[in-house]
Amino acid sequence: MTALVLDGKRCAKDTEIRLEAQVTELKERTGRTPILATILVGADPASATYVKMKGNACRRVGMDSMAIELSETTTTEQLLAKINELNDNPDVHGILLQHPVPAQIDERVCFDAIAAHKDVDGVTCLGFGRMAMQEPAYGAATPAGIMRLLEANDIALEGKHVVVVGRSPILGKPMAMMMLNANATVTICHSRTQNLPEFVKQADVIVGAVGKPEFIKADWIKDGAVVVDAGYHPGGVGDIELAPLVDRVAAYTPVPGGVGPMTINTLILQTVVSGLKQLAE
Ligand SMILES: NC(=O)C1=CN([C@@H]2O[C@H](COP(=O)(O)OP(=O)(O)OC[C@H]3O[C@@H](n4cnc5c(N)ncnc54)[C@H](OP(=O)(O)O)[C@@H]3O)[C@@H](O)[C@H]2O)C=CC1
Ligand SMILES: Nc1nc(=O)c2c([nH]1)NC[C@@H]1CN(c3ccc(C(=O)N[C@@H](CCC(=O)O)C(=O)O)cc3)C=[N+]21
Repeated sequence: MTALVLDGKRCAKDTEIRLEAQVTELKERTGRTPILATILVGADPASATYVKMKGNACRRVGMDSMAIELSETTTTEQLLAKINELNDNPDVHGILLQHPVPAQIDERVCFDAIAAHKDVDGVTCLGFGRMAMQEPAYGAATPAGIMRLLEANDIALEGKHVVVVGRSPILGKPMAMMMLNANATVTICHSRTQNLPEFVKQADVIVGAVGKPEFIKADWIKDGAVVVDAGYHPGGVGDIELAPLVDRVAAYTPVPGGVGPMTINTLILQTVVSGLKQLAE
């Protein structure tokens, strides 16, 4: 069996062409362009790279970004003050607070300070709850990007058994809720799950969001499954042992070039939508 490659890089590129046209039209009509504010706290090099990639993606579609860098010793109060300033700034249409923040900061409180209409990365409790209830909301960027990639490739989810390994606030948990809303039967596994391989063996669609390189073994995954690997580690490996799977699964996301580009693309897409809404008012 030749597996379908779920090419996130390609899907993101195609979407960017459409977004660029929308941004150009908006600029011509209003003389203004959507702006994404990115906040990086501390100097973790990997986080800095991701934030830079997000700014670059803004530029590729003709949008602006505002890069805010705060020191490693920033307090919750200082970060909240910055977020509130961005909430009140009418030139800013989306806010991204890069996770993780240094340990002294209450990340949840800071995420939840982001105004709902600027929460284009889908990190607030309000956004999560609205998404879960199928009310209008910006989805968490990584799981929403995965849903878009599956949709673009006509992967059916209704009635399928989706096993999500991981339950983090911006990845595993919203992923499970989006799959449920797509009428899948959902199992969520985590660090306390007993007999993880037994659950993974039942998956029609397996989503790896564990944060450990090649933690999910190829021989746990059944023939013909759809494999979605959200993990990303140095050396270009994900959370799933992928190499032995490529000729016996139905479809898989490559690492790199699968989920990663869709995360950034979804953030950009949601910023354009937010900009269109706010600038049309
Ligand atoms: N490509 C992209 O755009 C993005 C990629 N990522 C990648 O996705 C991965 C996950 O990220 P994130 O969700 O933020 O990570 P977290 O560390 O926040 O969450 C990891 C999850 O995996 C679970 N877990 C840990 N160990 C085990 C185990 N032994 N068995 C079963 N479950 C386990 C944890 O369970 P518990 O809750 O019980 O602790 C937790 O729910 C990482 O590789 C990260 O780099 C993340 C964001 C975006
Ligand atoms: N608030 C918040 N939102 C996030 O969405 C968020 C975050 N914090 N913190 C960190 C993680 C990580 N993340 C990635 C985004 C893109 C790639 C990506 O595009 N990767 C490329 C490869 C990049 C490379 O070559 O290094 C790929 O998979 O093809 C990876 C990882 C978003 N995250």
